[in-house]
Amino acid sequence: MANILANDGLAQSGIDLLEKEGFEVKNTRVAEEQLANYINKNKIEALLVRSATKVDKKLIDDCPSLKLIGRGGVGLDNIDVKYAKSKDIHVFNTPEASSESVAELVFAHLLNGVRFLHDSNRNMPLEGDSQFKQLKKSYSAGVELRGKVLGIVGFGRIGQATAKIALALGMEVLFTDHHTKEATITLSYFDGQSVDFVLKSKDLKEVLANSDFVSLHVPSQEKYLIGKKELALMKPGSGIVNTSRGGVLDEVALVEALDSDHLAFAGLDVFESEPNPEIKILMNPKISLSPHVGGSTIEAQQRIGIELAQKVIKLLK
Ligand SMILES: NC(=O)C1=CN([C@@H]2O[C@H](COP(=O)(O)OP(=O)(O)OC[C@H]3O[C@@H](n4cnc5c(N)ncnc54)[C@H](O)[C@@H]3O)[C@@H](O)[C@H]2O)C=CC1
Ligand SMILES: O=C(O)C(=O)COP(=O)(O)O
Repeated sequence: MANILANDGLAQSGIDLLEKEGFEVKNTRVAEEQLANYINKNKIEALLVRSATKVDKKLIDDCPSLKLIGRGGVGLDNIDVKYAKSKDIHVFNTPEASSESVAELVFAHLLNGVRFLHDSNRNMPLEGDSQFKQLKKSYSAGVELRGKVLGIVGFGRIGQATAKIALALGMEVLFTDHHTKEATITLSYFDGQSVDFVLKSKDLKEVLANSDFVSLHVPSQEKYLIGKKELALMKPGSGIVNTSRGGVLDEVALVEALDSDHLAFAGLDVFESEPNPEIKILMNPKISLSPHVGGSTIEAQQRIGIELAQKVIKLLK
């Protein structure tokens, strides 16, 4: 039976399913320089990755045993998909499994942002009652999300999951998407009732200018989608959250917009230079940070593990 390497980790649910079917799963991290060697030595047929492992032309050329590349997650920007397919290697991802987790993280950042939690967590360990009183003063001008406008850029699976939470919180939702022109978001309640919200796409400029908060949900882009010009269009005092990809949002322009008080806060899960984000980003008191964990909940990773395993089994058996 074929050998499988899960190079960026795989939930036990996926390992169990694969092993039950007789596959040998190596759930270990092999460094980039040794990866081709390892794949060849162990006759690996399926390589399972997340975002950390780069699967480029060279690796594909160096590993003729590879039949499948499975991406546990959504973004395929770390894999040369076109080249892999030209070599008859199947490439697949798990597009739906982490949408809810990413959408919830958006609200973790938004709620941090509007109540300064990221900054009070940094500052409260400093001792003294005068310090406490001073911090209480500084952080006493929070605002509510309810009644505010959330602008969503990219209205696919995660954008729509984010819209659903926003609507449930009593926010208004605007969106822009270059394919989806209209979408119905259904809120279902425990008593079986449901409410449909029909939303229509608007221009990016209109969304930026009319939103209290903006959340980004597009795939990796060739160039910044949100740069200096776009940030300038945003409402003074608004906030932005990026859980999509570093490089969608210009970090230099972002820091300028925060330092000049044009924007109130940002929440970042993804960074232009991962795994070493810029110090100016890391140390900015107006930025709520998370280390690319949008899809990293127990539930999402279990769903991802099962979906990856099912796809490998279907393709290799
Ligand atoms: N932070 C994290 O851990 C995670 C991040 N992601 C990121 O989120 C991205 C989105 O995921 P999904 O919503 O599942 O993808 P999706 O494909 O369902 O939705 C993306 C939407 O963006 C739209 N779009 C693309 N380029 C655009 C542009 N320039 N302007 C306007 N709209 C544009 C597309 O038409 C599509 O509707 C992924 O590609 C990935 O980069 C995904 C999962 C976890
Ligand atoms: O699924 C995605 O696109 C993600 O960005 C998640 O990345 P990760 O699997 O957590 O390295």
